[in-house]
Amino acid sequence: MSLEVANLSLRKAGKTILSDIGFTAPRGQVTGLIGPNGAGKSTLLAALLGFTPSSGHVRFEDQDLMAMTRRDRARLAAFVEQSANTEERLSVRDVVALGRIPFQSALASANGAEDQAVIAAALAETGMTAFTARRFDTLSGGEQQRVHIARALAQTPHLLLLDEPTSHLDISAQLQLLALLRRKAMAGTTVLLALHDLDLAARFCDHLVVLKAGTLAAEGAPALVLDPALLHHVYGVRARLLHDAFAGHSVIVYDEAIPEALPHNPD
Ligand SMILES: Nc1ncnc2c1ncn2[C@@H]1O[C@H](COP(=O)(O)OP(=O)(O)OP(=O)(O)O)[C@@H](O)[C@H]1O
Repeated sequence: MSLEVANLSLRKAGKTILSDIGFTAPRGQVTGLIGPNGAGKSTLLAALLGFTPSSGHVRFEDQDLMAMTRRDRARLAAFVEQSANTEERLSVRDVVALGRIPFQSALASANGAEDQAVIAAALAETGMTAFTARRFDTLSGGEQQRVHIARALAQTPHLLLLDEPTSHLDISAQLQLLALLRRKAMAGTTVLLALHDLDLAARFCDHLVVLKAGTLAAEGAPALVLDPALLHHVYGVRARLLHDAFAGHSVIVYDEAIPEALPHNPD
């Protein structure tokens, strides 16, 4: 089943942050959530899982996600936040093991054979096996980001939400992560991720949802959505999506910088 969002609106501090958002993230596909800074991407991801009160409907696998208990929802959906807080003194293995909590009884720890196998697989898939025994707070930003992704994978989610999961990753790690998410989608996981990099969005996403100032600006296949008029309307840039025959995929070409929009340096 797809993730179906309808009429989702949200206010914070007396201000409308999201207004009547509706879209579908198709099952087994990678859907990219794009839009400028402040468009509402992080707010929307948190609202989908009921972390922030909102009005509207969010359905997945025939269930109302916002009405589910936290534990039931965590058995179905995992969320990699932009900057997650994690107990500083935990080992990498223990952070990833947090992903098994929704599947445990009150007293059991994540030491069953299945838990062990799932945790080991999540560490391997994110390239973090060698860091298993390291303390989480000694890791670099990119390493910590990969551990958070491993923790989400350890939840074996049917729905995987990620908020800018590539923000701390080097280019190789970005490509590996997007390829991993594609494999997860092909295996049946519904993936929805907020992204700033439109090249990655064009190349790896099956479907795009575009937000502008808390409203839905467009939804559809990257080749249809990323057209010059939309890119200008949403981002205020002149850009085109070109097919690069050498690379074998599409790339965004920006026709001009916008110097007047850059900070002025008096020197
Ligand atoms: N508690 C709050 N009170 C008032 N405004 C808020 C609050 N939280 C978020 N906002 C505003 O809501 C808007 C959407 O924020 P959000 O973080 O969802 O955007 P985003 O698309 O994820 O941005 P970015 O790309 O910069 O991460 C922003 O204008 C932000 O300032």
